Amino acid sequence: MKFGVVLFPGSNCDKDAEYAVNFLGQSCEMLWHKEKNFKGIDCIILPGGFSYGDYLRAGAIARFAPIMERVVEFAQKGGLVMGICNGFQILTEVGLLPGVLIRNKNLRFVCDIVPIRVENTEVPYTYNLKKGDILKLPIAHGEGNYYIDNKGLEELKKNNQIVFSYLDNPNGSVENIAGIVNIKGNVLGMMPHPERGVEKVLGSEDGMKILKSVINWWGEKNGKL
Ligand SMILES: NC(=O)CC[C@H](N)C(=O)O
Repeated sequence: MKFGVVLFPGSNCDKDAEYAVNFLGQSCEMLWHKEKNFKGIDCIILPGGFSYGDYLRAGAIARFAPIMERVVEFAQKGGLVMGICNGFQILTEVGLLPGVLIRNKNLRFVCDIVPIRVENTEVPYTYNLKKGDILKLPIAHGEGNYYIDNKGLEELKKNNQIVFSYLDNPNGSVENIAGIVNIKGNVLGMMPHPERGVEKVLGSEDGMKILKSVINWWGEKNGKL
């Protein structure tokens, strides 16, 4: 399986994503934000960081990067797109996911390893997991407070789009939301960092369960297991 990691000026988890993908035996291509095209990629990762310095609002400028037009097209055709932290912020800004990420409730940057619960196992990203499974993953963000209005929240619930929720809400997110998918389930946005939790020495191996899920789902679908 081939992953593509988009590199924006200010990204800082691109190498972690590449490392995690390679660690799981898969190939990875780095894609510069100015690229207008990419080929042969099975899953795009929009990594964490401070794209364009988080100016205006995190993700608000990155959504206009040349590569994003192609990422949107890829997602609309059913391609797998995973936005992690800043990547999640970019996905809401570009309209692939509903809602918005605003400043943490306490107005402070939070950096920790926190438990999250798996709420939906009908998407590629939780293929190997069970509903109610608890994963411990790193978080590191200043704008991780997921907001959506009541009508939007009802839609999310109705369509089973909430994939991960916090046990101890660290940022004020509505309904403890830590990660959601689009209606089709091919686009995931999550604030915690699975790519930074693939080895015990990093404080968590649980991120591996999410990345392995994608790889196993894709392998099964393409007859490569
Ligand atoms: N690791 C990240 O992607 C966090 C940075 C993010 N832009 C923030 O809200 O602070």
